Amino acid sequence: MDRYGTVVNCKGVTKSYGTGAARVHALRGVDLEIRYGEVLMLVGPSGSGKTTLLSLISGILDPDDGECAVLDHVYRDFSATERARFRGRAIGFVFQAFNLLPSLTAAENVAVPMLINGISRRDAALKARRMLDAIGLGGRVDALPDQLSGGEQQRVAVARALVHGPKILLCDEPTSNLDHASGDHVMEMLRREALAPDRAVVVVTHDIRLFRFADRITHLEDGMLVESNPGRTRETSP
Ligand SMILES: Nc1ncnc2c1ncn2[C@@H]1O[C@H](COP(=O)(O)OP(=O)(O)OP(=O)(O)O)[C@@H](O)[C@H]1O
Repeated sequence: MDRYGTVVNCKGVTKSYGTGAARVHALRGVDLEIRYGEVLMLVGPSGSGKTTLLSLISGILDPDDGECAVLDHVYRDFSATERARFRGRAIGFVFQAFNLLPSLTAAENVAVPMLINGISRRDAALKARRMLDAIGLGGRVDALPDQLSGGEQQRVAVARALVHGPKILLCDEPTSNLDHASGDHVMEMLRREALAPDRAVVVVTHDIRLFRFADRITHLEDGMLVESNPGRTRETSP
């Protein structure tokens, strides 16, 4: 892997839903390369195909045509079990609704992906606490999600997405349930904790205020990539 090598390479990807008159062409031939060490923002109006593209990259959906190579693997070469295992190891997800388990503490929530990946309970608990410490929530490890602010919950969700060392972090509107300051805090944390030379971060957003956290901004419109701009430069980091 070289620092600016390709982590995801989608070529000629199309995807539609439904049939006949009800058919919706969600993606109409998308080429997209995502490189190691970058925060790529995927923006576009509602219904432009952003979530569909994330679902193809994570192998939750299959394209009708074209393919996405992820870490040099193509999902159609995998069985369903291999696909789920690969996704579990290689990809971390952050959603707008946080998706924390309400009856588990912050540390227990962060430990979940490690337990799924076969790490012992003791090691998972230790690592989860370390991760929460690193993101400034060391004092809140035993709090339940409803005892945390929205921004804190999303930081726990980011910690959970990162703790098993995925190469790709996919974030779908990670700040849309947060006020401006908490959203900035989460984005700062994503840049600081998530971005590494051997990892890429993809953020779907509608929020132009987040553009300054991007290395590259790609615009989707009506299922097609219409534009790709450089985002911030590394020298002018927020
Ligand atoms: N399961 C589905 N069945 C039918 N149509 C779907 C399905 N999922 C998405 N679509 C349609 O595909 C198109 C692209 O949807 P997608 O969710 O990828 O867009 P999006 O850019 O993520 O939108 P938003 O910003 O509102 O989340 C839309 O027209 C949507 O209505």
